[in-house]
Amino acid sequence: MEGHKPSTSLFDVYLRLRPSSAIDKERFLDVEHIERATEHTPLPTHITIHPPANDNRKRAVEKFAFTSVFEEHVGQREIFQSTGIVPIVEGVLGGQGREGRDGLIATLGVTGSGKSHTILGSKSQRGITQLTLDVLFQHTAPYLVEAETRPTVFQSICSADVSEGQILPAAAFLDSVYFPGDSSRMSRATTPAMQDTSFLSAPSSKRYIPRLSTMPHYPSIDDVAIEVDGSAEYAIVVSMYEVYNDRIYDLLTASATSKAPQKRRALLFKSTEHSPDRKVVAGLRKVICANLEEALLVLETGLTERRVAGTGSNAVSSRSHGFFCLDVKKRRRSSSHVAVPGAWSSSTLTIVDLAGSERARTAKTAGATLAEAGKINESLMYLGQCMQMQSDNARNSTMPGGVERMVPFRQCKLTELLFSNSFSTHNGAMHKARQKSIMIVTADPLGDFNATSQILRYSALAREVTVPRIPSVSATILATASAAHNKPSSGRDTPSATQDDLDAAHAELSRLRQELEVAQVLLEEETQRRMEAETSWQVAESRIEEVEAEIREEVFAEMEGRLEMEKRRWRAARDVEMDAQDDHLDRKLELLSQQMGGEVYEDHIPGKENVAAAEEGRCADLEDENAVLKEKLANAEREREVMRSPSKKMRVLKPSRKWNGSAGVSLDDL
Ligand SMILES: Nc1ncnc2c1ncn2[C@@H]1O[C@H](COP(=O)(O)OP(=O)(O)OP(=O)(O)O)[C@@H](O)[C@H]1O
Repeated sequence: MEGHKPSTSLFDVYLRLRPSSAIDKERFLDVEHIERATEHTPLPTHITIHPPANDNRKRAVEKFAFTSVFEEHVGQREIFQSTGIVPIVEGVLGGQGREGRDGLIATLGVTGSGKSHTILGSKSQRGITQLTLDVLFQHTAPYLVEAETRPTVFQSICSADVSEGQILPAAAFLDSVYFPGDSSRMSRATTPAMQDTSFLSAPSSKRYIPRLSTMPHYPSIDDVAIEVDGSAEYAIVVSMYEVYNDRIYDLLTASATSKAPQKRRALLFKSTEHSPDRKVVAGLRKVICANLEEALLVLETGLTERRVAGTGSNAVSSRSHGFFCLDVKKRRRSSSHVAVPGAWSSSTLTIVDLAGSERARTAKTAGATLAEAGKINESLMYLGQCMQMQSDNARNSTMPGGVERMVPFRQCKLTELLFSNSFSTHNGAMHKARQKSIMIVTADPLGDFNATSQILRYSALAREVTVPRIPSVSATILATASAAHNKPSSGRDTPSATQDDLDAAHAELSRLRQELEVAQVLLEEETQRRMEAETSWQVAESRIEEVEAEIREEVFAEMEGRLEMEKRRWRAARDVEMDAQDDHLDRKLELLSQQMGGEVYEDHIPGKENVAAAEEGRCADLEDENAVLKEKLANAEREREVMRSPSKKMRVLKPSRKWNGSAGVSLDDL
């Protein structure tokens, strides 16, 4: 089996075995112990897994290589010291006069295999995160800037940050979470962590600030030494986010501070104006921590926001991939030779606690938790493809003519976040080294064989497949051989020659048989891989459809918005136009009325008095006209009345005629 070459891989991959709680289960994983451990390889590097005894799929025995293997008895401190975390922390701090280098530490494994235990520890033991913070603050303490009490330093850190984030001092952050609305606390010079338990149990607090005294202090790493650039000054900035259902959410935002569930805003992983060559999670809330206590409180605060749920496999199962980021800001300090400090540079140490892969049947999940599991498994499948590709590439690079293939890390948020900075970038004269990454694979040797073997297959740096010894096969081979042996000889061969031929045939037959079985196993695996690829293709297609639908909706909504805006603009323009027309008309009418009613002289522009006089004249004319019209109307009325009544008609026709007859009666008397 070929040895692994950690330096050419994007990740160094370690395997950590957890002490199993299952006593009635069969162990399927064995560690190959090194007979003569040397200084360079003090730890085992290979393991073998064999299928369970009742396995009827005739699966192969598989052997895997890792950078190192840690057995069940290995504790947190040894993991911290032997997985290359110390050099990663030193890299992030940067050597004398040099910029730091990004680092990434992640855990991967089946649910319940000990990922969170490794990264975050337990009630009694600290995890890698706390140990890293401890070692970092212990060694940088003399070189940390006092950002909280020096506004210009604080401002310079904020303006040098490329992630469009919101930076705030730890005291302000903790106050906003645990004492919202209490303005008196904002003026405190000391931080909550520095105050005693009276602060921690303040009665006005709605959310209780975590008690530092209840946090574990074991194991101690006081004797671990790291190199720090003494010519520089540092600031340590903490941020936390989670990838939940393929979206990035800040774990230190305002939703953490309020009781009411707020709709969380997903953040983007993108290149920013000040970081064109590297993608960053934009818009995160970041907290400047002055000491270990502050950083631990921020960590605990972020963890309370993270999605966890009880499943059949783990009582406190992570339902999201959690990212804890430590930005180490560094600049040259001012001295007697150089009056002004240098510009801030920044490198990030990211510690990732991945959610575990799980089988729905084992985990007994349902509803939203089952949907989450689907998303978790999908992102882990993509991660598996990337891990496998990177170890294939590392192997190929050692062979003549070996081709390196592109690691498909843009398939989902998780792989983008883990792999994007694994390649060196150039920005003009600036060259940013690729991040140094380690992956700690966790496994339970008495756990789920299928799920564990799948993870080992894609995470291991090298793999070898052998066929298990199957009694029935050996029996068949032996039966065939003895049948041939009992056949009558042709007479040409001597008995010993026949025996040799038979032995050779026997050996060849068993070799061919083994080759065939290995080929069958590999074929089965290839088929499995093809099915996985097909599934991921289908997932990608449905994702494309989803994205397309989302884009359509967005475009439609934007079009509607614009249309509405255009309508409003058009209406406003029309109103203005109509007002202008009305004004114009009014002015015309005014002029007309002035011309009609007043004495307008060509050489005289009428003033106010002239207009009034003209108005009066016009009124008089109108009154005259009115009187004439009234007269006419009265006449017309009279005529109409006469036409209607014959007697009146008579009177109208002969108003002055009287009856002069003998009766002496006038018509008026009738
Ligand atoms: N090395 C170990 N030593 C002691 N206890 C361990 C170890 N590894 C895991 N455990 C215990 O096993 C339980 C499950 O572990 P943990 O929560 O770390 O699993 P996980 O892989 O993070 O699971 P999930 O993916 O569901 O979040 C915990 O109670 C943890 O304390």
